[in-house]
Amino acid sequence: MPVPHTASVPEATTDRALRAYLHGLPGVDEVGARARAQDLSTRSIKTTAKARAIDLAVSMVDLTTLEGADTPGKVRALCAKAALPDPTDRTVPHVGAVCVYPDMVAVAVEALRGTGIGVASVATAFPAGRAPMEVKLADTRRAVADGASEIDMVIDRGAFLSGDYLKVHEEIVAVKEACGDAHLKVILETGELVTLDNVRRASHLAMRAGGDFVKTSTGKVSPAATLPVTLVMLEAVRDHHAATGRRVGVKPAGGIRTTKDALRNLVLVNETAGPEWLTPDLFRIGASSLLNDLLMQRTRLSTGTYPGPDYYTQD
Ligand SMILES: O=C[C@H](O)COP(=O)(O)O
Repeated sequence: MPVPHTASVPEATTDRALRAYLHGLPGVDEVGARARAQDLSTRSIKTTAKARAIDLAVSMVDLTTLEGADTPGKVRALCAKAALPDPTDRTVPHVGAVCVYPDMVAVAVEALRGTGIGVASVATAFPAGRAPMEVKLADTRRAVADGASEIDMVIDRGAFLSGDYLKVHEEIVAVKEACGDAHLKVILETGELVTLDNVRRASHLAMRAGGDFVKTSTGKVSPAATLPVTLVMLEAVRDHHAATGRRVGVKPAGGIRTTKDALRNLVLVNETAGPEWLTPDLFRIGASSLLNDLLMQRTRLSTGTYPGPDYYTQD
């Protein structure tokens, strides 16, 4: 699904200006953030609202396969599931996007033709991001040329943690330019950022450099998308909107496998960034094995019973 909030390429910044900006951000109250996330995770959703929330969650899934063993056949099967998650029930919405490695983009684009579902490609030497800049840019340009409408880049965590914010900023700006019309999600790999202060700083850095989305994780590092991390990122996009008028999306990814996890995320969005973010244009859930649980819970809500374990095709 296209995301209409694409940023223009920002003006160049200096190391000094960036450092002053990022160190001027208020610190995160770690204990308070964890307590708030815990509190919101216990909110229950009424049964009537739950059915709508499950459909919304389905429409926000970036259905993902990022395995060394991926094949064109597996990607085609995933695309079929993305377009028609439950072949016995055509009222189930399609997912937000299909997320694959760059060499699988052409296969996914072909399989999704006519469905209105976009292809997201990880790029920039995902997941570690350890490659020369020209390789990262070539990776991005090739995925876009093959038809990716969304690029999920990784930041250079080594540079970020050693305080070289300008390098991280310049890489994001360059990748944004290489994206052309494709939307850019910036993966912070929060499991490597150590503190919630760093999560807040990296979120603001990514938004300032032109990212259209901030994304928690690659799914290859633990911990991945925890609720406190997503909370801090939602606060960052809310504050960025208040300061600039631009809405940036959020994508928690990695380890989100149950309907309960997905609905907890939606409560967090509603209570933190606000209901304007409750759309696939501004909130996605990156997941390889969440969709079947959403479909099972959806069936249970409407029929009162769970379908058997073999009822749905593998995610
Ligand atoms: O971007 C999405 C993640 O790689 C998916 O992670 P997961 O396999 O834990 O759902």
